Amino acid sequence: MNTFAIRTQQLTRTFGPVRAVDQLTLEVRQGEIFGFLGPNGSGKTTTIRLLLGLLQPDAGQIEVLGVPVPQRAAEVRERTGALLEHAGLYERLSAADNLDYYGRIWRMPAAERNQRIHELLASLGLWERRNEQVKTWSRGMKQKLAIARALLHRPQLIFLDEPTAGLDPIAAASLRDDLRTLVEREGVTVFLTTHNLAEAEKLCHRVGIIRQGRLLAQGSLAELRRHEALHLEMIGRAFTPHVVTALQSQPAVKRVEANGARLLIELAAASDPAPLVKLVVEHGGQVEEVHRSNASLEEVFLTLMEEEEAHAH
Ligand SMILES: Nc1ncnc2c1ncn2[C@@H]1O[C@H](COP(=O)(O)OP(=O)(O)OP(=O)(O)O)[C@@H](O)[C@H]1O
Repeated sequence: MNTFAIRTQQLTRTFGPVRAVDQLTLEVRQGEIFGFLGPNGSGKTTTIRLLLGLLQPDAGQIEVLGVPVPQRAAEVRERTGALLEHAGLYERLSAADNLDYYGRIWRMPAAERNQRIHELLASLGLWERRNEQVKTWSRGMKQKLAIARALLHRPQLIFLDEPTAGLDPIAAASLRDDLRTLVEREGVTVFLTTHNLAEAEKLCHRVGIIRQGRLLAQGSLAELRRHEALHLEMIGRAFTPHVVTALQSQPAVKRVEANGARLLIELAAASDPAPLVKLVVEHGGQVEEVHRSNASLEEVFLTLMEEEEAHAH
């Protein structure tokens, strides 16, 4: 059995001088919510279009649901759902009629279509409002309906390009909750793009971080964090330059900042804080409290971006 929903190898696509996707090697496992994270213009949408066979690659291999793309892209499009820039909804039709229309396109028999429409709209809290014209709906409701449309024919994999773009924080949170529930229930794999780090942290099992078409890292959030610096904060007194110098001479310490009663220490890797506390005390510092914090994904993201920037120069 193929455990990967998506696999690419050395995938490259250029537009004139721009390398929109640059030797991208990516693995998305079946059943996971994979977040494809990167700033504007980093190649996220181009990647989705390549995966769906809507664009031809210059080089590299793609396999989606075990099927080679672009060779058998039509098959992939049958077995996947997508929410790209346009929601693909008819504003003058009701929500139910929108889904019914797409159900007919997918040649779903009437009974199955009706049952599926009910199931999806009910789980998104939209069933009571199914007969209203979509044009009267809020952006968040429309976006949920667009997700229902993508899931209608029970695809094994869905692509969501910036699903919460333009939603206020409450609508975005509600969409994330519904999406998580639906995905769990249906066992569908989700490939979603976002430049919102907090969103990726809340929603995704694994993420890939892309910048200028290149994959900087991929893995679970815990894995990505493990590679990153840990931070230690000591509260106390007498954090003199003497103390700072002593800490800086330790191989485990990447950076030290003394700020009045706070001493901030960035560690190169996860390590026991006790020897560092001892060192501070030996050099005359008084430590009252010690806090440690894992890097947030935001820090991981920024660090990776900075490293990439440093290599580029
Ligand atoms: N059809 C095209 N013709 C020319 N350049 C393109 C085309 N599509 C994408 N690009 C360029 O490729 C790069 C990647 O664009 P892409 O839309 O994939 O980024 P993105 O990460 O999805 O950005 P955003 O978050 O803003 O949607 C950009 O520099 C973009 O200008």
